Amino acid sequence: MTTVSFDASKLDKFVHDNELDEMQALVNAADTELRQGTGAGSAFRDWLTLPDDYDQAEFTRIKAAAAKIRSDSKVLVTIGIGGSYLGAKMAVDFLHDTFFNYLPDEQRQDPQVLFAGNSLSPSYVYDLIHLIGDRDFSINVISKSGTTTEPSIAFRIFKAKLIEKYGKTTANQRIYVTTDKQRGALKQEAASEGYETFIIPDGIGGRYSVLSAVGLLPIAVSGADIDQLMAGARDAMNDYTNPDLTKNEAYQYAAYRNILYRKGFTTELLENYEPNLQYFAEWWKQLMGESEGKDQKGIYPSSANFSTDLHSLGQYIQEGLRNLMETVIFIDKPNHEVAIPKTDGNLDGLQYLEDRTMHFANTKAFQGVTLAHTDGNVPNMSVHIPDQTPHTLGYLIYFFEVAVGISGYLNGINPFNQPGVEAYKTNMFALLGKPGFETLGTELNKRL
Ligand SMILES: O=P(O)(O)OC[C@H]1O[C@](O)(CO)[C@@H](O)[C@@H]1O
Repeated sequence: MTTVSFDASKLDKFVHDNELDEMQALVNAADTELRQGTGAGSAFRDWLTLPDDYDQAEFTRIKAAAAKIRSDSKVLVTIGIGGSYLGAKMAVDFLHDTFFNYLPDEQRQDPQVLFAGNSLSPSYVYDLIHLIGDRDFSINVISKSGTTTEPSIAFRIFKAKLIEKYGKTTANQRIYVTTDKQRGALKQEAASEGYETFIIPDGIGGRYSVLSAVGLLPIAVSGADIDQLMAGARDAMNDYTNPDLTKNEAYQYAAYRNILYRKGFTTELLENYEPNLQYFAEWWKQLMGESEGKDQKGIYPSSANFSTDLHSLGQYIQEGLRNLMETVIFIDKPNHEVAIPKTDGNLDGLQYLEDRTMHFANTKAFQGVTLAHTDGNVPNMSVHIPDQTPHTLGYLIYFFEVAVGISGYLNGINPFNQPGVEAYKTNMFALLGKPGFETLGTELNKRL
C-alpha cells in the first residue's frame, strides 16, 4: 500500500492526457539510465538501494551513540551545511512538536538538536553559544568533503568551547564525526584525535544523504524512530520500481513537472499547510536545485508556507508573471486537532464554524487555494501524506529522491553533480587569502 498519494487531477486545463502518454517513452529511457547506471553521474546512485542496503553495524553504532548523547547532553550541536544539515533539520522539525527545540529543559525528555556551520554569521554563533549556556552538550560535525569552510569554522569554535568546558580527553568523547571514509581534513583529524566516526558512503551525494549517518544520528538523538524511517523509505523503494506511468506516482510527478516546464512554467513552489514542514521545503529546494539547475536550464525550486504566505505571496501567485507551478504537500491527519469553540453570541462572525475543527478550516483553505490558483493559470499538483510519522517521512523522502533522478534525466542533465557551487567557493578562498589562491585574490581585490 502506498503512503504518498500524488494528485494531478487539477492539471486538465494545462496538460492533455496524450501528453502524459507521450512522455512514457522518455520516462522508460530515464528509468533505464537511472536503474542500469547508463546515465550521467551514475556513480552517485547508491541512495536508490540504501533503504535495503546499508551498513547494519554502523546503524547499531548510530543508535548507541544517540543513546549516549541523549544520556549525557542537553544539546546536540549539529554542524554542517547543505545536504550535511538540511535533511536532519527537516526531519527533526517534521517528526516533533512545532516547538520541540523551544521547550525548557524541565519539560523535555529529548536533547535540543540545534544547528551550526550553515552560515558565516557571527551573531548566530554568538547567540547559539549563549543559548547553550553552561548546559552539557555534544557535537556532531558532518561534512563529506571534510573541508567546507562554514562547518570547519563552526567546528573550530564549538570544539574550543567543548575543550574549555570538559578538557581535551572528555571533549574528544563528545565529538561525533560524519564524513568520507578516507579523504578530507576532517577524516584526518578524527583519526588522529580518536573521535567516533560515521561514514558518508561514496556513492551518495550530500543532498541524497539524509538516510545515511548524515541524517540518522541527529534524528535518532532527537528521539525519533530511525528504524521506522528506513522502513518507510524501503516501502517506497519497493513501490516505485515500475516505469509504467499509470503505476508509478513518483514518475508521474517527474513527468508532469517536465511537461509543465516545457510550456514555460519554470518555477515550482513547494507548499505546505503545517509550519513544521517549512524545512522540508528547504531540503527539497537543495535536492531539486542542485540536481536540476545546470547547463543553463532547469526548474527553479522555490517554496511557500500556507496559509501564512497567502497574505504575502498570494497576490503574486494569483496574478503575477505566469511562470509558476505549485506542488502542495498536504497532511491528511495532523498530529493534533483543535476544535473551534462555541461562544455566547456571534460578535466575531464565526458562529458558522462552531463545532468545526482547525483542520477542517485548513483543508478548506487548501481546496479553495487550489481552485483559485488553477483559475489564475497556475498549475497545481498535490502530494497527500497520511500523517507525520517516521514511516511516512521515509516514504516521502524516497518519493522526491527517485522523482528528481527521473526528472533530471528527462531534462537531459546529470542529476548527481553540482559543478556550479564551486565558483563562489573559489572566489571566497581567494578573498580570504587561502594559500594557493594568491593570483586570483589579487585580481578579485582589484574588482571590489
Ligand atoms: O558535506 P560537505 O562536503 O561539507 O558539503 C556540504 C554541501 O556543500 C555542497 O557541496 C555545495 O557547496 C553541497 O553539495 C553539499 O551538500
